[in-house]
Amino acid sequence: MSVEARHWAASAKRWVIKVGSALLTDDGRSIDEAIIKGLVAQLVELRERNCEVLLVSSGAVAAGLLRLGATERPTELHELQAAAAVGQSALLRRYEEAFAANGLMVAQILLGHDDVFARDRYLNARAALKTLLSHGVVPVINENDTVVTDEIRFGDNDTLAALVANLVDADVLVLLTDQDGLFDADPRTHPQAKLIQHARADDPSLDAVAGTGGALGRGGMMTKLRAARLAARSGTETVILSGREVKPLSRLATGEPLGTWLESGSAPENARRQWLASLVTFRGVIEIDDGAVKVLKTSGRSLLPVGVRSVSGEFSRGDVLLCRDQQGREVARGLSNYSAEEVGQIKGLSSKKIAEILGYGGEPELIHRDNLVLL
Ligand SMILES: Nc1ncnc2c1ncn2[C@@H]1O[C@H](COP(=O)(O)OP(=O)(O)O)[C@@H](O)[C@H]1O
Ligand SMILES: N[C@@H](CCC(=O)OP(=O)(O)O)C(=O)O
Repeated sequence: MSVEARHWAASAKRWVIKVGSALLTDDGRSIDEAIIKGLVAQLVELRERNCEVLLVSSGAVAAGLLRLGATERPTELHELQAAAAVGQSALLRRYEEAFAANGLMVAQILLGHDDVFARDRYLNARAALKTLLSHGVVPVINENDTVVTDEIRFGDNDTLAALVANLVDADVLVLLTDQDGLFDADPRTHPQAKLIQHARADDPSLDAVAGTGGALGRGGMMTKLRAARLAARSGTETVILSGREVKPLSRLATGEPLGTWLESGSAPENARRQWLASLVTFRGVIEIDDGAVKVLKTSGRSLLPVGVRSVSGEFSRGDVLLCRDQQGREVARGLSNYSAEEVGQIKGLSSKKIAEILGYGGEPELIHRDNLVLL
């Protein structure tokens, strides 16, 4: 096997797999049942290897247009949104049937901009996805096309898939498309173009080769490259693969050098910490006791309300908190699971008391260790 082998794929546990419209709808001709069945069979195989899988599937608009008998893609937003609504249910039914035939359950998740960028919703989306995975369910994700407005839409599912990879700290993001990977020029117009097997996602020379997409897909390779760069923030490796290959996911999972590997270049832990560290504006400050400082520093644990002595500032769930020790030294920073008012009520108390005091249960941690960076 060449030096380009994707050895890391054999130990990758959490996979986000994105499948594009061009592939799923056979370039707009029909929903390609064979592609769906083949894809599901490979996801089932990944599950049998004890991997967790999240599927980001495009194709709602294309499937809806087919169902509505449109001969060409309309330009009006509301026509596209109506098509997405019709197509999404058709698409999900296909997935539901194909996974059920293999004894697996799916969950439909339609995400919008705020679910990923507003930090309270970000925490909710993250917790819901992780809970679904813990139940062995396969989340099937798409953009909430029917209600998004132009200004806030992701627009292409490559970006959405990368943001999902960031949300769940995926090990690998696979972008399945109708080409073998990223070529040094668009192979549709340059038949002699050569496949780039391996590059760093942040390699600036790639900008010049990644072109736009086909008639149905939205983003082309430009958005796939951008997605790889976003995914790298959570240390996620990206592979662009042809969904028309024989069992591409199963082969990738054994380390075979297929497609284009866009290397993240950073360890997951570091990437996440860098991201957290970049959230410089904090909304609240909490003083934590010596015991809490010790567990944060020595055992990398989460911060529980019991270790909090005082709280100041106006903040909501998902905002960044600065944690100081009793001498006023900055110890850590992280995303709060509770608002300022709630922290005021639960500080110094055991997590078991949270539901009793607030009248509803939430996370036992004030700041989960995944959302915490030591200073
Ligand atoms: N350098 C390149 N290498 C490969 N494909 C490219 C390149 N530049 C542009 N493309 C185009 O990107 C298309 C795939 O993107 P897109 O149409 O958005 O598909 P998908 O629906 O899978 O996201 C290819 O069919 C190809 O025409
Ligand atoms: N949310 C849209 C996705 C559009 C899109 O990103 O398409 P693609 O470039 O094929 O992944 C749909 O389901 O039609």
